[in-house]
Amino acid sequence: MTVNLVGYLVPAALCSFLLCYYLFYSFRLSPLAKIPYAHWTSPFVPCWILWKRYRQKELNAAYQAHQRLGPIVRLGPRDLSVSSYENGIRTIYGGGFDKPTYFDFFNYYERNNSFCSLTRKEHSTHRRRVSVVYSKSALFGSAQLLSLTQRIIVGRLVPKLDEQALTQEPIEILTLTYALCLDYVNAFIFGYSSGPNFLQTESNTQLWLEHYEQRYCKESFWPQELPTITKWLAALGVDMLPKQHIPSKHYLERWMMGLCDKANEARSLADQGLLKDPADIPVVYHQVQKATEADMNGADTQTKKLEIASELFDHMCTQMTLPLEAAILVADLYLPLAGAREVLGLVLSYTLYYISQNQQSQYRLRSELASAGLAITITDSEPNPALPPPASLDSLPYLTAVLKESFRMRPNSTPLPRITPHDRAVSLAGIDNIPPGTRVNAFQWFVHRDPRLWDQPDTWLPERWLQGGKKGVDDEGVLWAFGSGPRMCVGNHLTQYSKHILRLVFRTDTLTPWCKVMRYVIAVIYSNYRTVVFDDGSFGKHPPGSLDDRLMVRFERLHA
Ligand code: HEM
Repeated sequence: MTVNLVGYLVPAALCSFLLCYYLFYSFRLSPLAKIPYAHWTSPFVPCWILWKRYRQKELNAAYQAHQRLGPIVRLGPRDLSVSSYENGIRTIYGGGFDKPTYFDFFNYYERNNSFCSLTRKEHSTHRRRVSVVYSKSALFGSAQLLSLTQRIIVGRLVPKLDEQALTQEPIEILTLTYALCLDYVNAFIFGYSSGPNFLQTESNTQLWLEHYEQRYCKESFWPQELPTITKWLAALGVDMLPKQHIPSKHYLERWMMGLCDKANEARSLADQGLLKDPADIPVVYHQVQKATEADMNGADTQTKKLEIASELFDHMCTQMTLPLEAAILVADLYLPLAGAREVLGLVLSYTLYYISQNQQSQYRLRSELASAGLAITITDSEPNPALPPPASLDSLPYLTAVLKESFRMRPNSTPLPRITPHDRAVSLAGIDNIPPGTRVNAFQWFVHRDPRLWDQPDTWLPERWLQGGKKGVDDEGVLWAFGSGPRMCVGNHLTQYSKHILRLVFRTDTLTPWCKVMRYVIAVIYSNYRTVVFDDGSFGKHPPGSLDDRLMVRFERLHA
């Protein structure tokens, strides 16, 4: 009997002691103990934040916690959220902290790429392979880029808008801009003729988007947040991802491999001097192929092929795959987001929508273009006018203000978690000694919608940029749309990790082809159309960018 009692009591006492010690450690002794916690359970179990993430409410939860508790909060035992830029975000992202396994989900063909490589060393290998094609001089001097911009915007987009204008029916512009941006980005990567043509084949766009939705489904929470448990469950025959996930993943991977094969043929033709149209040169494909061949000298052809395709999938898709818990504050409602969508198309769509809501803004854009001699008027007698050179549109202050304001409002906000360095403690948002291996995250929303920095933060007001942009709390710019540091969106200069990175982020709109395409799209549309929002009652009811989100706009032709 005594033996039995001891047999129970000793382990029970030991467990209680360990539990008490763990609680005491978590609340009092841990170097993270001084950080305010978002929920009373946060210091010792991650359940609260995992539940929020599972329900895609992390942004809401973290935002509210920051409102109550300040610029740094503890979401889980070793999981922090940071909202201040200067001594928080800049240190984390500018310092190139490594990524957690959360990003493994973004490998393709079981090969890593720039976005999903976790360590700084591996990332720089991938990134070196591509950065040269996205440099300022490469983009500005690119005959291929100008030619394909002309062909896609004037050759594909305008006829579609004209068709719509004739019927006077409104058009759903999210699907339109997804198609446009998929065509554009892929034409730059693979060459115009090797790229897709979603703009002229609407049913393909829908099918593609549905596969995309399945690939990046909300159940990706499991492999991203709980990879080990997910693997164990899979070993026991329980798959946490929906049935359609794998077929959709394969569909997209086959589709991407098809583009690579076509670009490879185009590259051979280019090598033989047989490719006449500069728009057909597969600029990015060619560079990545060359660099991968050089880096992976000893590897077999198939491995290299998959490595190249994974990197390019990443370019095509990182603009898409950032798992957007995007722009969720709609009329003070907090909505979950059902899936991950394409960020360039999303920003462009909402930009057009904002402009369409504001006739004064259209008038201003039109007069600015006309008085600078940059109106791109398309008429029956001049159906294919030459586009002005890329730099000319950058000089238009109101167009620039419209873009900045739209980037401020969207694409908030994707989780971009990082891990503090394994070899040292760091200081963040005024808290010293944050231990190695701590997960840290910031949302763009925190800096783009901070009411201390912006008047009417939830209102689209391009004019604010003509008056200096911010409230004047400090002289720091606060746009962080493309991230910062070595993992900043690939089109931005690696050298721009300076103290004033935020301001520089927005000088990058002159550098990236996607800001460029936005300028051209806006210039072409507002030189030729008046746009009016068509209210079908659905606006603001669905998470921005979800398959249910609909932005209806009517296009009216200004000239015959
Ligand atoms: C509105 C347009 C876009 C926005 C706002 C945007 C924003 C971002 C952000 C916030 C990141 C993550 C930075 C980080 O992890 O800290 C990123 C990474 C990336 N973006 Fe973009 N992006 C846009 C368009 C594109 C497009 C069109 C491409 C296609 C070439 C692209 C390619 C990439 C790549 C490859 C990365 C990963 C870079 C790396 O980890 O080294 N993005 N982008």
